[in-house]
Order: sequence, then structure tokens, then C-alpha cells
Amino acid sequence: MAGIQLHNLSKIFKLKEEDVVALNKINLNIKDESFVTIVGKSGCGKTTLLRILSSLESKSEGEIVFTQGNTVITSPKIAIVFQEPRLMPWLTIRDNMKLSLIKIKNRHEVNRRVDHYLELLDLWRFQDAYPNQISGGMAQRVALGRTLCYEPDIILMDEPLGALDIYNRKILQDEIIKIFENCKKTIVFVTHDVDEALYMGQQVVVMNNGNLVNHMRISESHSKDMNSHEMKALKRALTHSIMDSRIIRNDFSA
Ligand SMILES: Nc1ncnc2c1ncn2[C@@H]1O[C@H](COP(=O)(O)OP(=O)(O)OP(=O)(O)O)[C@@H](O)[C@H]1O
Repeated sequence: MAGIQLHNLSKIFKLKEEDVVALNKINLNIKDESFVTIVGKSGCGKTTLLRILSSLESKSEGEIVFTQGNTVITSPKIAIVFQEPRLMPWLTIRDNMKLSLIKIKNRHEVNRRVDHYLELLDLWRFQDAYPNQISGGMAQRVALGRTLCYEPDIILMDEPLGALDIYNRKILQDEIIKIFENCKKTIVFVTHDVDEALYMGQQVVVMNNGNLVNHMRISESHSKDMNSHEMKALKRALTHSIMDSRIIRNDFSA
């Protein structure tokens, strides 16, 4: 497990005509074993942040510090789940899940992990099927299983449920929460959906135009009633900060 501290993190894309500030000196502290959701309009910098955290993109300025308790660590295991499951069509579900374990030579350990996550994600019956024989929701569950097999310290999720219908979305939301509670990972989950951000996160971070504009801590329990007065009020406040680009805080490191 690992925590993440962002210090004045910036990303500027240099285009021919102009510079695009995708992240503007943001400061954020994500604690070890916490579930943080990031919500904001399209283009506000959510994906850029995840891509920098996972080293798919370089930062322009600032610092990222990974921690374990009070100790700074250099290279935590980080995995990313995308909106599309990105499965290999010529491999079975079982073999797709093994892909993240390619560096592990011990076959017993590989099978132990794959068996464990096939079971946990209720994919056991489908282990010999191919991706074109399963539904979209199930394919995303396989993508999640492949990530969990890797046993990362930090899981970054970029709109992982965005392509699913509302029913499968709900089921997977609860499964991801259950996995978080069982496996105690640090999860950073990006979504456009305010309800999803509130329902899933222990903390919700709002981004707007490359800035951090709000940071809410939600009650510890994940059994949230989205129709309660408290959640409705939080939803109103979140929506307001997503829509109002005048508010800029950028420092939520405390
Ligand atoms: N490779 C790139 N080159 C130039 N500009 C980029 C690049 N990637 C992202 N941007 C710009 O950076 C800003 C943030 O983009 P980003 O994809 O991080 O937003 P987002 O919040 O994830 O959007 P969405 O929800 O639509 O995925 C946008 O203005 C985008 O056009």
C-alpha cells in the first residue's frame, strides 16, 4: 500500500499555437489505503493526472512523493484500469488475467493469484471463454481481475465504469468497494458522475480547468444513502464547484 503526495504538480502541453495548462500547481495528499474519487468536467485534467501518476506522461513541474506510513518509497507498484477493458481477443479470460504476471516465474504462485481473483470476481465459470463470448460488464471485471492479480499498491481507475449500462455500473461499483474493503489498496478513481464520486469515495476531489477546486471527506462508511439530506447537500456543493470555474484552491495537502 502507498500514499501519494503531490507538491505543486503542473503539466503544460506545448502546442504550436498555444500552451495548454492541463494541471496548475496542484497540491494534494492521498493517504495510504484511501479511496479517492476525482470528478470534473471533460478536459479538466483528470486523465492527465492519472497518466502522470502512472508514468505514462511526464510532469512539467512539481513533485510526486510516494509514502508507506512515514517512509518515502521510490517505486510503488501502480496499475491503471481504463474505460475499455483492453483484453487480448485471442486469449482466454484466465490467460488474460495472467498477463499482468508475466514476470513471475513460479507457476504455482501465478495460478494461486489467478484462481483467487477469478473466484473473488465471480468469473470462475468463464475462465475458458474468450473476450467476445462475455458481456461488457464481465470484460471490465476481467480487466479489474488482471489488475488485482498484479497486486499493486495503488490502483488508478480512469472512468472504468463509463461504458457500462446503469445496472452493471451499479453492480461493479459495489464490487470495487468490496474489493477495496477486503484488499485495502489505495484507489484513485476518476469519473464524470457526481453520484458515483460521492457513492464510492471516502474523499472526493473536484477539478476544474487544471485546478483543484474542492476536496470533501465523506463519512467513513461505504453504505451511503444517496437520498439522504447529507448526500443531497454534498451533491449540490460538488456540482456547484464543478460548474463554477472562479473558485481555485489548488492546495489540499493538509
Ligand atoms: N497529449 C496532449 N497534447 C495536448 N493537449 C493535451 C494532451 N492531452 C490532454 N491535453 C489537454 O489537456 C487538458 C486536460 O485533458 P485531460 O484528458 O486530462 O482531461 P479529462 O478531464 O481527463 O477529460 P475527459 O474527461 O474528457 O477524459 C485538455 O485541455 C486537453 O485538451
